[in-house]
Amino acid sequence: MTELCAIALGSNLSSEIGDSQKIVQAAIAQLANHPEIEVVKVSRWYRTKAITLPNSAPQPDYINGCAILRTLLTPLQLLHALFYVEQFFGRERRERWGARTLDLDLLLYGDLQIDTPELVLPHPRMSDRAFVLLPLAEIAADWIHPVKGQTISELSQNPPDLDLSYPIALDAKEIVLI
Ligand SMILES: Nc1ncnc2c1ncn2[C@@H]1O[C@H](COP(=O)(O)OP(=O)(O)OP(=O)(O)O)[C@@H](O)[C@H]1O
Ligand SMILES: Nc1nc2c(c(=O)[nH]1)N=C(CO)CN2
Repeated sequence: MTELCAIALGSNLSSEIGDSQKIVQAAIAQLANHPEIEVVKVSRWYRTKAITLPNSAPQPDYINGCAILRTLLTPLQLLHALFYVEQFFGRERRERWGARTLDLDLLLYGDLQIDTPELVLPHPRMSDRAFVLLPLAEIAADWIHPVKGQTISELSQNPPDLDLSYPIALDAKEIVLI
């Protein structure tokens, strides 16, 4: 049976493929090539200030966005497919919240709730993050967060770090200032 899922994409380092904008777009193309993943919708891309851990060095701005996928994969199989794409684009897991060429988070898998060492759903930090909620609200406004019981649209009305995000134009996509 297929399931609708939501993922977040982020990049704040370039690689041989190009800059962060190129990397997130190439990651979407690679996911779309997976035989058991259909890319249903992609948000606009946002340039955002890096949220870092206290006392850590400043980092370059991120490019962030979200996508809705339909898949036959189980949650763990999908997480592993996301890890594979991260690694393909040169992601090295060094430090928590460190700069990275590509970060893919699994946000929602239908209305599933799980809490295992490898996978927590919904993603435990998604509702604290404007860089997730604003793009996600463009493509999944009415999706009800299974733990909060509010829609993504409602959660995005008052995100904690709103002033840190602003939309940028990529390709022919329209710029709409928030
Ligand atoms: N919903 C989820 N999506 C992605 N990874 C998850 C999820 N739940 C648990 N994890 C686990 O989190 C681990 C660390 O992920 P990652 O390196 O992407 O963290 P991070 O991007 O530094 O921080 P954050 O999780 O706050 O975005 C992964 O190895 C993965 O097993
Ligand atoms: N702006 C922004 N800041 C972050 C991001 C991110 O994707 N965008 N990801 C992080 C760890 O996942 C930590 N900080």
